[in-house]
Amino acid sequence: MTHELQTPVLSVRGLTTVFERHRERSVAVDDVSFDVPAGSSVGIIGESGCGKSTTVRSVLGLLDQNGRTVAGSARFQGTDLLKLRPRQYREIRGRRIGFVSQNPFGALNPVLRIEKQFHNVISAHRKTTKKASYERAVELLEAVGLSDPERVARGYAHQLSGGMAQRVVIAIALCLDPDLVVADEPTTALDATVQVQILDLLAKVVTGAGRSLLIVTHDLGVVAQYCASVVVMHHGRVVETGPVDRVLVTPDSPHAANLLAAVKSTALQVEGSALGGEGREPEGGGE
Ligand SMILES: Nc1ncnc2c1ncn2[C@@H]1O[C@H](COP(=O)(O)OP(=O)(O)OP(=O)(O)O)[C@@H](O)[C@H]1O
Repeated sequence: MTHELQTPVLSVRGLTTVFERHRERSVAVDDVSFDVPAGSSVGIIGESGCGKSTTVRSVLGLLDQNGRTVAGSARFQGTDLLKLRPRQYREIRGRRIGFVSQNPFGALNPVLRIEKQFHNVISAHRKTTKKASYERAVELLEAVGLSDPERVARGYAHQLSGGMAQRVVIAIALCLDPDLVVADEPTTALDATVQVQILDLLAKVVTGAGRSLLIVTHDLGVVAQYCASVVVMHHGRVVETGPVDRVLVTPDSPHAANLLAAVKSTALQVEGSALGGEGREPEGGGE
């Protein structure tokens, strides 16, 4: 499959974001451009502090008050997200773009039942009833591999393990059937074995279901296994983009080559695990 022939679901051009603190200004994201093709998965990779999270937070309108995007565009299905007012942003985020963050317990409200959190997200975007939201919650909690979805729906976040909580966050991100899911280091806070299950799940319910996935990671193994193409960042800039099976075999940039050299010792199996155009078809996973 040739990515260039597909219309991107997200097209970022010249994105430039600065942080200003105590009158000091630093450029965190500098002239960043990349595409997320429809139905495909793209990884953003680079060392800590290179601007990965700031890139996706800029695109999603989730910067804190110190951050400001000063140039560029982020066209999502034809709409430049960077030109939206906050209310219009909220319309698209949640409904057409799902977001999965690093820390599931930070994303879930500790004092609301899980079913109520589904209801709040769904009712913010469309007419629904508590019963319909509950049924949607149970359906999705089952789809993300939770074995007792009714009990989870009626419970609270503190009753969940980290992996279960991230499954709930993924289910909530999917509840309005978005076309794009953005995941920012979605497994950093989880145990190693649960990390694989969550990544397999994301690949299955996002790219496996025809949606697009943009995933931020510092782990080249994640890119090799779950992404079709990769954006390599260094000091706020994109230093290389391309299909995973090309970048991981013959990187053009010294930064991509360095990342590759660092994981060579872990016997990265590029062949057979790097995705083609559509993404790897993963196994489902229980907890
Ligand atoms: N809220 C903020 N206020 C000020 N500076 C920030 C803020 N968030 C990020 N930065 C700065 O922007 C730069 C990019 O940070 P960012 O978190 O995007 O990097 P990252 O590649 O996602 O790193 P990591 O992998 O460690 O999460 C860094 O220099 C960081 O210190």
